[in-house]
Amino acid sequence: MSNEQRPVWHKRVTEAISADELAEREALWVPLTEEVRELVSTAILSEVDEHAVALARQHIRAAQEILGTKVDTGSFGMHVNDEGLAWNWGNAATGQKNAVAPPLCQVPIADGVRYEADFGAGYEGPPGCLHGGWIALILDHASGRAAHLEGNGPTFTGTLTIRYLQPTRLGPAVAHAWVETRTANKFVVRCTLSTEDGVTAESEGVFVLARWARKPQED
Ligand SMILES: CCCCCCCCCCCCCCCC(=O)SCCNC(=O)CCNC(=O)[C@H](O)C(C)(C)COP(=O)(O)OP(=O)(O)OC[C@H]1O[C@@H](n2cnc3c(N)ncnc32)[C@H](O)[C@@H]1OP(=O)(O)O
Repeated sequence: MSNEQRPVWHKRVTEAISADELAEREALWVPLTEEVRELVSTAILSEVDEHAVALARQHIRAAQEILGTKVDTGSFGMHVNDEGLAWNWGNAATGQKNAVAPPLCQVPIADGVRYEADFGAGYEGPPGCLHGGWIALILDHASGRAAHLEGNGPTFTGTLTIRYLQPTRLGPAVAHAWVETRTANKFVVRCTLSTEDGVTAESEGVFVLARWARKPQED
């Protein structure tokens, strides 16, 4: 795919970095992401006094200043190297550098895609339960990933229909997505979200291999 074919919004950064160096970089940043995510949860649940809040804010501002001494602009985008590795660490569902992303862990399975996560206080919607918007994100991402693996290219959500079957309690949850049918550029993907209560939400989505990413004979 040439840069000319790629839309203007598709930020792509080429880096001269080996797979080993990339793994080292990942090992450097992922703990920070986890700590920031934990900070969000602790801030929600904390009951300390005003002096402790003021002190915590000083430390957070100091951390912000340290990290801010060297920053990229805009979004992270898609980074690639010349060995064919690609990493989108700003992704809102699974980005390694994105503390806003839920703590999804992809587990290899033969039939489609499986993500596991333990949802804490930062993901609450109805009291004690996972917010419906997060449920939509998880179903969307797992389904998109399943389509991506089969289609071998960037698949975009065309339509996503969700049925919320019962409240999803905070805590451990599992998403399972699989491609039901496919044509050259279009995938119909089903996904379920389950907790210890059983399936709490299910979706059916149409995912489309972006026109600009198709091989000419596929268009
Ligand atoms: C670490 C390394 C990283 C590597 C990387 C890994 C990433 C791996 C995980 C990714 C996981 C992402 C999961 C989240 C995915 C989003 O969140 S994507 C963001 C939300 N979606 C969007 O922004 C999409 C916006 N819409 C569009 O860009 C375009 O309308 C679309 C959806 C791409 C379709 O446009 P198009 O390519 O021009 O489609 P077109 O050729 O006209 O139609 C092709 C077929 O699709 C059908 N179709 C078109 N639009 C629709 C629609 N909206 N609904 C249903 N069917 C449709 C057509 O009817 C046609 O069907 P057939 O005639 O073939 O039967």
